[in-house]
Amino acid sequence: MNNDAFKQKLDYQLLDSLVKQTPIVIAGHAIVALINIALFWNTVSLAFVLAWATFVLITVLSRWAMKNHYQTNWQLRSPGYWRRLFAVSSLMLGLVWCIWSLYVGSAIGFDGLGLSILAITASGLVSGAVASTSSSLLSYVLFTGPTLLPLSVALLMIDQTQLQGIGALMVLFFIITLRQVLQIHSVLKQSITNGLELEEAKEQTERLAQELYEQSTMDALTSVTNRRGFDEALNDEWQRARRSGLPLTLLMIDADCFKAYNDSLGHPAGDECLKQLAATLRSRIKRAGETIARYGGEEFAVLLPNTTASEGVEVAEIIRKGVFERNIPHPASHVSDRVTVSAGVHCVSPDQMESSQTLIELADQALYQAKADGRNCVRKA
Ligand SMILES: Nc1nc2c(ncn2[C@@H]2O[C@H](COP(=O)(O)OP(=O)(O)OP(=O)(O)O)[C@@H](O)[C@H]2O)c(=O)[nH]1
Repeated sequence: MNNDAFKQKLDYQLLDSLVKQTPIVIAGHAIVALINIALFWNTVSLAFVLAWATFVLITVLSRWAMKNHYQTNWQLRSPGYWRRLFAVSSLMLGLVWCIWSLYVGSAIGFDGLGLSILAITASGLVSGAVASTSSSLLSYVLFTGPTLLPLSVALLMIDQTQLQGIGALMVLFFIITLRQVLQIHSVLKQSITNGLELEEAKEQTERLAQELYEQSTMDALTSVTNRRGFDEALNDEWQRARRSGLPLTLLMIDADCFKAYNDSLGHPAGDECLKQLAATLRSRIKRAGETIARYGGEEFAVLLPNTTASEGVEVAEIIRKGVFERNIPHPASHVSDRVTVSAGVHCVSPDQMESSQTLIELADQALYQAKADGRNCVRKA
């Protein structure tokens, strides 16, 4: 994973942890709002309470809508977009409490007890925000700033030492929590980074294991499955056919007069010819689950799940014709002027289950029959 992709994943995970806090944020604000309304019911006008409660409702509902929007469309926008969106929501929540404390504070004539309740309310909300918004520093600052600071300034401006002390303590509290949030944010980032690195290392290991497995089951010359891979595929498909009751067909395909080909054109040309035969097989066998393997020397095996004997013969014919049409010159063949193949086909049906070894033996026998019948032909067991 490159650096940008890594950073983007990290950003999305930070956003995830911010969004996960939405229910508790909404519940916390709603409860504290109700408590405050109850506490100051006789102090503030009904019109203000209604207007403020409407603002609270709009703010929490829009936060909920943002959460749903993020959860369904997160991939469509950059992390920066979502961060800004949630920051706006945090600012709105901050303004909810800024408006409340300043209005209520002035309505009660900045009375000591009332202001203390407002200060405790604001500090409590800020403490909650340490946990719920530490994954986004911007959201934290935009919420806690308006919630704490205007009230602190208002307290500092009152000519009463006790209230000024509370105001100063609130500013100190803001600074302490900010420091705390910075620490939590960095721990959170580090733990997400560790998780992502671990995930990447796991993916790399799995990729490597898969590559090694593919290499260990692939024939180096022709790039089709090797004998080991074929044995595994046969075992798997055999079990599958047994369970599903569907027919399993094996084609054994062998180059004709290949010794003569090598003898006349040389071993490297023989290798090249085997590559071309494998390419012909690959171009004809494309269904998922079908296996093309180099069974040994110049012999290939094709395993066709869910294929009847007559369908297998058709496929073998297509391959035989494909090789013929490839028109690879064979100056020493007594069959044709070009390279040809012979094929043996055998199909097992679930109601007459033989062993997988018998499947190979019978397909091989059919191949010998094709050779005996003059080569360049297909025979069924
Ligand atoms: N170039 C090359 N030749 C191979 C390879 N593997 C096996 N052979 C050759 O394939 C030839 C197979 O010969 P035979 O088994 O006698 O079969 P054939 O000459 O094709 O005769 P029929 O199958 O009866 O038509 C041998 O000469 C092997 O050396 C390989 O990887 N590369």
